[in-house]
Amino acid sequence: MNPAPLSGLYAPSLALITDLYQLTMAYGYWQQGLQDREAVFHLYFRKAPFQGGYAVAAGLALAVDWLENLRFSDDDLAYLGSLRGSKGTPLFPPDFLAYLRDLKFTCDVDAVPEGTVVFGNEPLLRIQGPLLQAQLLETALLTLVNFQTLIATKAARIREAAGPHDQILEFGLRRAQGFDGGLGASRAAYLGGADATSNVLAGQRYGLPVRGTHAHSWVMSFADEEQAFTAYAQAFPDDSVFLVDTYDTLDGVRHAIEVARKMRAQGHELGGIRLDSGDLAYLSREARALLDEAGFDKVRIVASNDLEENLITSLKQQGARIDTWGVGTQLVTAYNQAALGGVYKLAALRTADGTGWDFTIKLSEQIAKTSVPGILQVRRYLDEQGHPRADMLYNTAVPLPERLVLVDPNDATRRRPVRPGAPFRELLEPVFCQGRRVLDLPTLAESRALAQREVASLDPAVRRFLNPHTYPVGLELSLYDYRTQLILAKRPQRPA
Ligand SMILES: Nc1ncnc2c1ncn2[C@@H]1O[C@H](COP(=O)(O)OP(=O)(O)OP(=O)(O)O)[C@@H](O)[C@H]1O
Ligand SMILES: O=P(O)(O)OC[C@H]1O[C@H](OP(=O)(O)OP(=O)(O)O)[C@H](O)[C@@H]1O
Ligand SMILES: O=C(O)c1cccnc1
Ligand SMILES: [Mg+2]
Repeated sequence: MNPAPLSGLYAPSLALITDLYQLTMAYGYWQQGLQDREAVFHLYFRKAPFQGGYAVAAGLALAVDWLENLRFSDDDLAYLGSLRGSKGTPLFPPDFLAYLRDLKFTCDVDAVPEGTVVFGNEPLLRIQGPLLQAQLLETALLTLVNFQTLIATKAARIREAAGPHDQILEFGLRRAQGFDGGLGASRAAYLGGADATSNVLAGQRYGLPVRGTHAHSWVMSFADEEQAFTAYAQAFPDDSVFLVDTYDTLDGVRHAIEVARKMRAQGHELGGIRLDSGDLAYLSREARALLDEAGFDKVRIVASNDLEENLITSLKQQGARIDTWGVGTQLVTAYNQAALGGVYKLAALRTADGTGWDFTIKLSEQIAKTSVPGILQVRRYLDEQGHPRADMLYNTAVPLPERLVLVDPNDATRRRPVRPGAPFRELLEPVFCQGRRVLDLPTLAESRALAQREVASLDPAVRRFLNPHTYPVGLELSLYDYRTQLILAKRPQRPA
């Protein structure tokens, strides 16, 4: 048995986690002798999720793990060999399956580190290598990066609402899109800013802190609340959080205080109480007053019940005294945006003689959906404090002009010259070089810390939830001009 892959629950081989068309194209390329033509693809999304101003890049470590374990097992090949076309003939001939069996991953992969703040049209991943291989990766890379980035971004927004000092507990497994959805969501939620998860498998697999309280059924299993709390405190004398709203919330708080007094007499402190219904602003204020009056000002107040970033913001504005937010459904399902629309587009192909590049473009009726040709890098310009000011996409395969100008790809009249000598950093870093890993990945906790620094470095206007300011992402002028020429060359010029 292979070690359990980071990226999936079920299969010992995950080579078939793909859309059929990746394999039919692979066969076609192989048949045409195009399998080794060098190609460059970019993985990017066009619009930040949740009508927000940014996204937190996530999923790279899962993608690396998937890539490192990528091979077609005998079972995979037998299954592919069993597939038939409409005339009943095999879809894939044995010599192609033999080619897949011996296929070695030899691509270059450059990627934006997990936790980095990213914007529309910026490549999160750049894959350069043999056409057949680079194409084959599309679906799995999108599956991993889209969902991880979506949930990490949702968690970052919840962190924004909760503020830097409150705790955020992710409680969503029961509402997740299946086991793997729950597992991945717990990982991404932590990366984006949650402090812990109730999901025990995610704790084991990703080393996340696991936390929790107890359910209403615990209280209902005893004659009364005091007995229930006393029994829980016996089991966990230093790790108890009592759910106080089974019958009457404020009576529940009084019962919790009674038990907390007895615990204190025995040298133990109650950790917290949890509110799971009713007016959370009012009840948390009342509960805080009762607890403080009784000398329990360190007892935390956890709230849960369909929480999300706007509700948390509102509760704070109402003076709620909640310091720990249990967030489930809305976080792990990215409730108000079902998916991030990340795409994977071909941007360069080696010329047939192998010496130069053909830069490629996908046209669209909407200019915003037209792809960007080239072998792209993202350069992030910083102000004196090191805060991001503007990002520039440029083609690394052609020399950069002396004077740099950023052009808004959706409105060419919006341009910004780059101040000479302006500090910058480049977002894509080498992860694989010809199939060999060249980067040690940070730990998840390090990526989480990066995400917090990254979001904090953004202008609050870009971070706000309602109509956020658009962070400037421009094409370097010569790339913009080249792309315009390519659009004109590819688009049929019909007479009026
Ligand atoms: N002060 C508040 N301001 C705005 N929304 C609140 C406030 N207090 C609670 N809420 C939210 O209002 C919604 C109330 O939902 P609902 O009516 O289902 O809860 P409930 O009846 O209190 O709880 P339950 O059905 O679990 O007993 C929840 O999403 C909750 O988070
Ligand atoms: O509300 P979420 O953000 O999804 O957080 C998780 C929810 O799961 C639990 O109860 P559950 O919803 O199962 O039962 P309930 O009807 O008593 O709330 C918990 O008490 C929270 O309410
Ligand atoms: O530990 C908790 O309080 C918890 C866990 C999962 C879902 N709701 C609450
Ligand atoms: Mg509920």
